[in-house]
Amino acid sequence: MASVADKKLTGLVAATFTPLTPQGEINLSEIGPYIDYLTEKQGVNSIFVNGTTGESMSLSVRERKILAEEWCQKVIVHVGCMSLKDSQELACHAEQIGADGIAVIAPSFFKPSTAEVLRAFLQEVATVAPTMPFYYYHIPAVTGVTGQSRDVLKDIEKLIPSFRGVKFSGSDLMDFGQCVSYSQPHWSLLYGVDEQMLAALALGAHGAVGSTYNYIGCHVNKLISAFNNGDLVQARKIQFRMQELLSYAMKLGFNLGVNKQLMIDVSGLNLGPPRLPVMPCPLDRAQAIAQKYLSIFPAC
Ligand SMILES: CC(=O)N[C@H](C=O)[C@@H](O)[C@H](O)[C@H](O)CO
Ligand SMILES: CC(=O)C(=O)O
Repeated sequence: MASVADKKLTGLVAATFTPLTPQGEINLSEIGPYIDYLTEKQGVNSIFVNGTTGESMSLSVRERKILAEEWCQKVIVHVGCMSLKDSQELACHAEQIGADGIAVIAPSFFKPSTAEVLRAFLQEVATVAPTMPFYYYHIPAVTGVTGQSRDVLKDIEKLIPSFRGVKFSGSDLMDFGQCVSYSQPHWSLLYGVDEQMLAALALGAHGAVGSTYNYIGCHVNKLISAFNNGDLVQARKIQFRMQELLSYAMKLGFNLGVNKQLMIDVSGLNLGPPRLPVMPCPLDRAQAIAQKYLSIFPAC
């Protein structure tokens, strides 16, 4: 059996949308072209599948397995569910199909009352797939589990030897900084609020996982290169353009349906509608945001 891969995860990771047919069924035939698009056009290093952007909580466990198998070339599979049993089933499955790693979000219907309880939940998932590099997925605004991520990390490798990092989708940069300063050399601290990733790079992020890397990955790679070369003026320019696009979209109303539609408009991929309770994007809003995108981000 393979051991936990020691290849450290860095750079841009696109959190993928889930292609659906117009009737709302998963559409596997679009996954091959989607992977080609991300590698060839956006230069993303890896993908994070069945996450928030992929509407994981609206998919059945069976659908999540079928999608994971199809995506499984170079991926982290998000396996978090409300039920520990479902998470364990998906973690075993990810290991069997040869994923590169798994991530787990905090359950949010019944919420863990303390960092210790959350660690115990994560441990129960990790132990059924001990060869999978394991990432804790912190996204407090969505889960309502708002405790500090740094507290979750305390002595975590004693419970989860396969622990390899955090996907940190919170805006509390002090907590993120404390995670970085506590992190071990083989961990990856991946930032997930795309509109302020430069701040996270300054604090030592090793990479970033996000939805917008689906359609501005090639620009954000330039931001990272500029940062690595010490050219903060250029890095800020790109970050400010991302902020301009997102603040425009947020004023009109930005949600996953709108985000998915923007990806469809930019890439030409046939990703279909979101699934209820996420609503499809109204046509006029989609047009306005796509136009804004084109005015801010010329082809890379
Ligand atoms: C709440 C949410 O979906 N967060 C994503 C990652 O975790 C981000 O990639 C955002 O979609 C992005 O930063 C735009 O706000
Ligand atoms: C955005 C992100 O990382 C997710 O879809 O889970």
